[in-house]
Amino acid sequence: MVKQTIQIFGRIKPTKKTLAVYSMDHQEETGASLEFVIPRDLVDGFINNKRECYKFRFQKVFDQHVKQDEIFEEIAKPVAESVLSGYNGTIFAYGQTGSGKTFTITGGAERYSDRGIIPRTLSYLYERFSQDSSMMYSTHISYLEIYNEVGYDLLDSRHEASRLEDLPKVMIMEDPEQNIHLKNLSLQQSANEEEALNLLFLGDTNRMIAETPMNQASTRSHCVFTIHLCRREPGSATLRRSKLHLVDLAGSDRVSKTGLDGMLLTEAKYINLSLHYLEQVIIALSEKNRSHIPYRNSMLTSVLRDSLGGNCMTTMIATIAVDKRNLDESISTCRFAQRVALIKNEAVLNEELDPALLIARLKREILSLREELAMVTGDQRDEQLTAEEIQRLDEVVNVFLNDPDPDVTLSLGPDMRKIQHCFFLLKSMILDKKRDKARL
Ligand SMILES: Nc1ncnc2c1ncn2[C@@H]1O[C@H](COP(=O)(O)OP(=O)(O)OP(=O)(O)O)[C@@H](O)[C@H]1O
Repeated sequence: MVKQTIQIFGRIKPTKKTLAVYSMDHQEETGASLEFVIPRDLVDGFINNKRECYKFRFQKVFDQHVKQDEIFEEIAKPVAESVLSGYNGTIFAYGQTGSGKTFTITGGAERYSDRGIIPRTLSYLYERFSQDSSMMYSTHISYLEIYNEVGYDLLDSRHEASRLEDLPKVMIMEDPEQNIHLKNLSLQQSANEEEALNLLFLGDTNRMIAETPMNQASTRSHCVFTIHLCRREPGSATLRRSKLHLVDLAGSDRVSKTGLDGMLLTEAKYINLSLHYLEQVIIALSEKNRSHIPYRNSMLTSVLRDSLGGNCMTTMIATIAVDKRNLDESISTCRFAQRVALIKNEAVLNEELDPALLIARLKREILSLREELAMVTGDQRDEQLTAEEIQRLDEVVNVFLNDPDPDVTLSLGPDMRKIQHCFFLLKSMILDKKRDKARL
């Protein structure tokens, strides 16, 4: 078991504005820090009585110039490595609308080098499979969208043809061991990188896109791309199953700021509500001695239950826009990250036995034990008792029952078939006697 607190990273979105309101520091012992300094004249038209300096700690903060390959190397690769070893992993991006969550998790469409964590992780995993001929790997993909508290399968083949509401809804089922199962969420096998990327593309095409005044192509839903991995040594009955959730959360903006109405306001309320429940879970987890964690309040927290305070190695990326107008949202994102950093997870190696291989192995074992037993007893006991053997046993049982000596024994040798036959005879005799008695 690996006990680990959730790792938190910050990523600053590039901005054209030159006014620097933040500074970064990195020290070996304490990790990185991100500081916002708000000069008094920054709050236009008002006297700024608020604090001027806000400092937050992260594992590492990536400044504006940092490219996608470095983000993958530093954040996603270690998680992918532990997933390869059989641990569950989650990487989730949290931040306000337009701060770069989708860019970080999925990537930008303009340049190949803008590929985000999902395509790079897929590429890395398939490369690792091909390098390791001592193991057999199989991969399945699922892609869940949570929109207004309802789950949809982004890989459902009917998605493009139907309206969102017409699609089967993904339901949460809980088994007696309180494990979560998602009904109606398809698991698609992907034999190679190309197939996996096609699934990602299909899912992204199906994502619910709506426009808000803040972002021309804002994603108003939570998306969970999951890579399900199964690893086995050829011939071994032991397999390791692990899951990697790559999560792009909806924008964390406060409703009042976004200036929305109608349907978009309903969406924003749902987003706020589910992020509020996420925060509630995170607060509960970071408090000592809290026994009840309110995972069941929302679909997002139910789906991410293992990732938050459970069997998972979890990493959060706080995406931060440092423009002047976004400062309060950035500070609230960093505050959220500080709470997340307190959560302790316990990741266990997900090892299990393949039932089909186990049965085959047990059958082989039974056969060899039978052969061993036959060698010891000198008897072959595979076949049924012969008619002669049965007749002989009937005689032996009769002699035994009719012998007046109370200490007489029935000697049958170590053959279970003969012992069972004698018990069967005795039982039918007793039943006959009972029936005769009842008739009298
Ligand atoms: N690090 C970055 N480098 C270059 N461009 C970026 C970066 N981060 C974000 N962008 C650009 O900023 C815009 C908004 O980013 P993105 O769509 O990823 O935001 P988001 O946080 O996912 O928003 P939403 O909450 O609406 O989903 C996009 O055009 C994206 O390409």
